[in-house]
Order: sequence, then C-alpha cells, then structure tokens
Amino acid sequence: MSYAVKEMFLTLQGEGVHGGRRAVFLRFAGCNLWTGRERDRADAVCRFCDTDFVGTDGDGGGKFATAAALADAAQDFWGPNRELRYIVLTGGEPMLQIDDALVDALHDRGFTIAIESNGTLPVHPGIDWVCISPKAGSDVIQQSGNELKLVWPQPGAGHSAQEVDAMERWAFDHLLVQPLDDAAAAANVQAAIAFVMERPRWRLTLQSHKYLGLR
Ligand SMILES: C[S@@+](CC[C@H](N)C(=O)[O-])C[C@H]1O[C@@H](n2cnc3c(N)ncnc32)[C@H](O)[C@@H]1O
Ligand SMILES: Nc1nc2[nH]cc(C(=O)O)c2c(=O)[nH]1
Ligand code: SF4
Ligand SMILES: [Mg+2]
Repeated sequence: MSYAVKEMFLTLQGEGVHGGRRAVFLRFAGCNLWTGRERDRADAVCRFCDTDFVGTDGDGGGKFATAAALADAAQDFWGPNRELRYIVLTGGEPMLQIDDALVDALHDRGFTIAIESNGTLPVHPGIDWVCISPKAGSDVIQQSGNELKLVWPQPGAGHSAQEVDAMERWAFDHLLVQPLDDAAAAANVQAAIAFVMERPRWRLTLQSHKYLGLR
C-alpha cells in the first residue's frame, strides 16, 4: 500500500510523558473525525483541531509508494546515529494508514515507534508507545495503552463526569490533561488545573513546542 504524508520533521516531542524527547514526527494526511476543511469544522465530530493535515504538500510530505521508502525518509530526518531512534506517528489519524509493513520497516531501522491517535480505530499491536486522545461524541474503542491525553475543556457539551469516571477504568499507565488551545487558552489552562485538583490521578501536560517556537 502507499502512504499519504502531510509532513515530516525532526523536533522535540512537545506533549505528554515523553515531552522533551528528540523525535521524528511523521504526520499522515487525513482524519476520520474531520475533513480538515474549515467549512466543515462546525459539523465535525472533532471541532478543535490545531493541525493542517490535508494533502501531501508540507515539508517532508508526499506520497510514498512503499513502507521502505517512507522509513528511509524518516531515517534521513533522524540522521545516522542509531541510538534511541524515536518516531511519533501522528496526523490526521495515523491508524487510517499504519500497517504491518510500515511498523516492520521502522523497527528494522531501529526506531521505537510512538503513536498519537484518537482511539476510534484499533492501534497496531506492534507500536511501542500508545497515546490516545479521546474526542467527545466519538466512540473510543482503543481503551488501553501507555498514556491517555484528554484535551480539556472540549467545545460543546464535552465529556460528562461519568465519561471521565469511565476513562479512569480504562487500562492506561498515565492519565494526562492537556488544555484546549483556542481563543480562550488562558481560561482553558485554569480549567485544566481545576480538573487535576479535582482528580489527582491525572497530570497536567502542556503543548511545550508552542511555547518554545518548535514545530
Ligand atoms: C492533531 S492530533 C493527531 C492525532 C490524532 N488524530 C488525535 O487526535 O489524537 C495530535 C494531538 O493534538 C491534540 N490537539 C489537537 N488540537 C488541539 C487543541 N486545539 N488544543 C490542544 N490539543 C489539541 C489532539 O487531541 C492530539 O492529542
Ligand atoms: N513538537 C510537537 N510535539 C507534538 N506532540 C504531538 C503532536 C501532534 O501534533 O501530534 C506534536 C507536534 O505537532 N509537535
Ligand atoms: S481527531 Fe486528531 S487529527 Fe482528527 S480532527 Fe481531531 S485532533 Fe485533528
Ligand atoms: Mg500538534
């Protein structure tokens, strides 16, 4: 199968438990919860997305005919040192495109593979670090992994207290709250802090790349 990639770049993971870690980001084109077109945003399941994932025209993006070609391109972004190679597969929704061939090709090149997924599709079992970020109104079927990263608050009704209680019974090693980045970002940070104060199992995570001027 071929792969549609919006962009690829080397940066620091800005979010979550691996925040601050050197990482290649591979951003797939396309998502199942929003078309990516502004005119569809208000009617989408996920309405707060901060990312352009439409098309294959970004830096390092393109259509890759084989898993080997895509994994070679990722390796070029990392550089020749094999030590602690780390790649984050994101999007868009990466599970629309990840397959056995890509997981194997990245592992063959020494990468530890992380994913950022909305959890509406089963995550490939070969992935080494699973981060799921649930979206209110969607059906999260991937209820296990390494970190659950809840954007808070979400527009509209958001998640109910009962839904958050249910998330606490899912099988994740780490529970994280990430403030919604929109026009009310400062108030959202306060809401996320209040959330953690009410629910001590959760920790605050910030999108540090946005403060640091990184991609
Ligand atoms: C762009 S998404 C791509 C991966 C996948 N589709 C998902 O939603 O998890 C990457 C991460 O950014 C988060 N995110 C998207 N828009 C955001 C915003 N406006 N504020 C805070 N986090 C946001 C998502 O919840 C997710 O954790
Ligand atoms: N630096 C950096 N860290 C990130 N962590 C998750 C991101 C994403 O868009 O999936 C992201 C991103 O876009 N940039
Ligand atoms: S699910 Fe992820 S990529 Fe899709 S619209 Fe929402 S935040 Fe963006
Ligand atoms: Mg991002």
